[in-house]
Amino acid sequence: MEAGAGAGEQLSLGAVRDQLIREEDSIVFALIERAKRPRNAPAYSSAGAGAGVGGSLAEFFVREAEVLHAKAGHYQKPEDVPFFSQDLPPPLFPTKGYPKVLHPSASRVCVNDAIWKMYFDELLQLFTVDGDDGNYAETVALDFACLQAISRRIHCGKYVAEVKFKDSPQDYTPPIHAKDSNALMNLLTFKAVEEKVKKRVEKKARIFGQNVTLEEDSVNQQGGNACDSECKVDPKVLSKLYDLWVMPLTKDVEVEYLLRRLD
Ligand SMILES: O=C(O)C(=O)C[C@]1(C(=O)O)C=C[C@@H](O)C=C1
Repeated sequence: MEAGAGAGEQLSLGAVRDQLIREEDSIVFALIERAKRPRNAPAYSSAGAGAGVGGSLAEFFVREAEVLHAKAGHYQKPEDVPFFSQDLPPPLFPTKGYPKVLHPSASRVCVNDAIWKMYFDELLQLFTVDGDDGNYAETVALDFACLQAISRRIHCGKYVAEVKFKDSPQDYTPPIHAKDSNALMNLLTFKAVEEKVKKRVEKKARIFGQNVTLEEDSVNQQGGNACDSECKVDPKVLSKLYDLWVMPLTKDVEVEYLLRRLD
């Protein structure tokens, strides 16, 4: 969480939501970047893996990239969660500590397996065109950026849950003691907020993904909407991503965090 949102003692729902809004930009841009390349299916198959490499190029790349990131000091914050956490090395450079505003069990909350499955089994097919241009290394680097951005946003749910608990401990304590996940899910759900989030990410995809030209009569740069078929990523894919996966998984993170909040 950035300074000002989660850094101070007064973590507020408004500040955490502002951070979630900022994370949307990272997700939209990461998808736009990945959409430059076609699907490139061989990057996801273990069939062509070199000697000593068990999985696909995508898995190899993420594992190796996370080792480098960990050495550089990444994964110290509760929202930065690696996909392959086993045996990650410690940072080789000094890292600046972050304010401990969450319950210590926050570090055990992780939904990256579900994010991994969703990304490769469902999402990729929705925003990349069928094809193979051979740029596999670049492709998996772009996948890694998408995965990181999505994971970070979803694990910010730990802060959302902490604020909600602090704001109304009297509402959250009974279902936490009763381990009632459904009651917690109902308490933390705001349908009206979810509708706005979906509309906003769709609009961001429409604005960030349009082609910018210098032609005077360009409708798009005068505030009009780019035609969705001309956008680099179909804006509807963004609202679907949030509706079906990002917000539900954020809420799963919130519930998992709350269930441990009084341990
Ligand atoms: O803003 C909140 O209150 C959240 O919990 C975050 C979020 C989301 O993922 O965007 C999730 C659940 C709510 O129903 C609304 C939005």
